[in-house]
Amino acid sequence: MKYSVSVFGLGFVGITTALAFAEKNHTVYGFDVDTKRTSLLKAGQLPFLEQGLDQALVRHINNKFMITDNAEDAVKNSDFVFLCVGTPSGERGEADLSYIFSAIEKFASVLHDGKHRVIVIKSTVPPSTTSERVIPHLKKMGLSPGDMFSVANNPEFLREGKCWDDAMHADRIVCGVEDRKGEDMLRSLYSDFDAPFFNVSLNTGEYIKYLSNTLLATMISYSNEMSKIADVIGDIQIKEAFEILHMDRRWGGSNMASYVFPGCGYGGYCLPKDTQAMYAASVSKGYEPMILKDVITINESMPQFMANKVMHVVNPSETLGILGLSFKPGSDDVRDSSSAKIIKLLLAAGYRNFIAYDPVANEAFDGQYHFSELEYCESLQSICEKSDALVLITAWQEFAGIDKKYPDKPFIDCRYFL
Ligand SMILES: NC(=O)c1ccc[n+]([C@@H]2O[C@H](COP(=O)([O-])OP(=O)(O)OC[C@H]3O[C@@H](n4cnc5c(N)ncnc54)[C@H](O)[C@@H]3O)[C@@H](O)[C@H]2O)c1
Ligand SMILES: O=c1ccn([C@@H]2O[C@H](COP(=O)(O)OP(=O)(O)O[C@H]3O[C@H](CO)[C@@H](O)[C@H](O)[C@H]3O)[C@@H](O)[C@H]2O)c(=O)[nH]1
Repeated sequence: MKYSVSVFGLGFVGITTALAFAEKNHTVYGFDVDTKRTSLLKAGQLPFLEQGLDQALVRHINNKFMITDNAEDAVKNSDFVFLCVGTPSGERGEADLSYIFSAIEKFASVLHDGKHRVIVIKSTVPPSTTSERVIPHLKKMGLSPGDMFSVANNPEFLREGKCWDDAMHADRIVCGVEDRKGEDMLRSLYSDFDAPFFNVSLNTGEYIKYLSNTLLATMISYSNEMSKIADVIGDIQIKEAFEILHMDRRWGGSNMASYVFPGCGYGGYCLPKDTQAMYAASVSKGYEPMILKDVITINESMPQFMANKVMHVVNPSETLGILGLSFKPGSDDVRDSSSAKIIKLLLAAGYRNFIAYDPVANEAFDGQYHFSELEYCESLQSICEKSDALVLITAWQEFAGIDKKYPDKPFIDCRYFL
């Protein structure tokens, strides 16, 4: 069965979702409030670096994937409405749902027309959001799920840098949906994907997403805490110790082992905000999660821990070379990047001479952070030659072994990579 699908919010998740359904021959309408972004997409250009997704866009734009400025028309024609808008951190770390509600406003009037649709929340939202926030919100607007429409959640597990591959070869499809019609339609929509489909309660669907991200964050903070312990004891080869830990055959060669490795803290758009949101959601229900509180505290302490290491080796008058600006290798996303946090701390400590190099993210970093003290280099060689000391913050493969080429320069390796 081929369907029509509307996708609201055309970021990493929305574009990937839209193109994955287009690839399976469904008709997809994409809507975003950011007109600069929609113009780029209409011209077949991705607003960020994402291997595989760029070619999928060229294959499907203005064919199976249409960008529209008219949200209501898109939904009128659709069997499914996927909400893929951002859910950033609110003031107390809670998930800010305002983009979800404003997206709903844009098409709610269409839901009375007698056609049964499934409204699917793909954005990451804390457990009980669909049941206690979204459905009551719709009911207040005079819209009760049932004959008119179904409401479901369908968390996304893709990683940036691997969006296309993760979506096309998903490990599992999770749908929180509690009515038969909605479940049947979602099963049918996903039947072309070679992945097991799990139908769970609304709260369970949302919970599974946070199980995943809070565990990843916990593994990283555990490793960072162990690296701090190693540091105070002294004479411990931290990188080798973790590599030998990974040789335990109980890991089964799993890629998960890479999260049990120290660095300068987790960043990006998901792990920090999702760990905070799960903590806040639990506190709001009356239980303060002890482990998550420490996971967050350790993560927030890591930039200072690394800045202290820099201050130990480099004088404020010297020129510091920052290697890596994106939040992880393979991506030009600079949201919650460790480099920005470490530069801010060093600026506060009186350091003024910074130069930086990232293979793909110089421009994005400058656009987001506007550090007037920071100059950008166009090559690894030029930053190494111009700096008195280098601070490696993003473990790009290009940086492997660079310390051997410049044996006289101090390298502060915040990722235990060299
Ligand atoms: N980035 C990831 O790796 C990833 C992976 C899994 C899940 N998620 C979750 O998916 C959601 C989206 O994340 P993202 O990284 O794609 O975000 P993003 O910031 O890249 O994109 C969100 C898009 O939504 C648009 N938008 C905001 N309000 C809108 C509205 N009312 N109508 C239509 N569009 C609107 C924005 O303009 C933006 O283009 C978040 O909840 C995130 O936690 C992200
Ligand atoms: O082996 C690794 C991989 C990542 N990281 C760090 O962990 C953070 C997150 O990295 P990663 O998980 O690769 O990136 P995201 O694209 O943010 O993906 C995470 O967040 C997404 C949004 O919720 C989820 O869908 C993904 O499953 C989850 O991995 C970054 O700071 C990385 O530096 C490590 O320390 N070791």
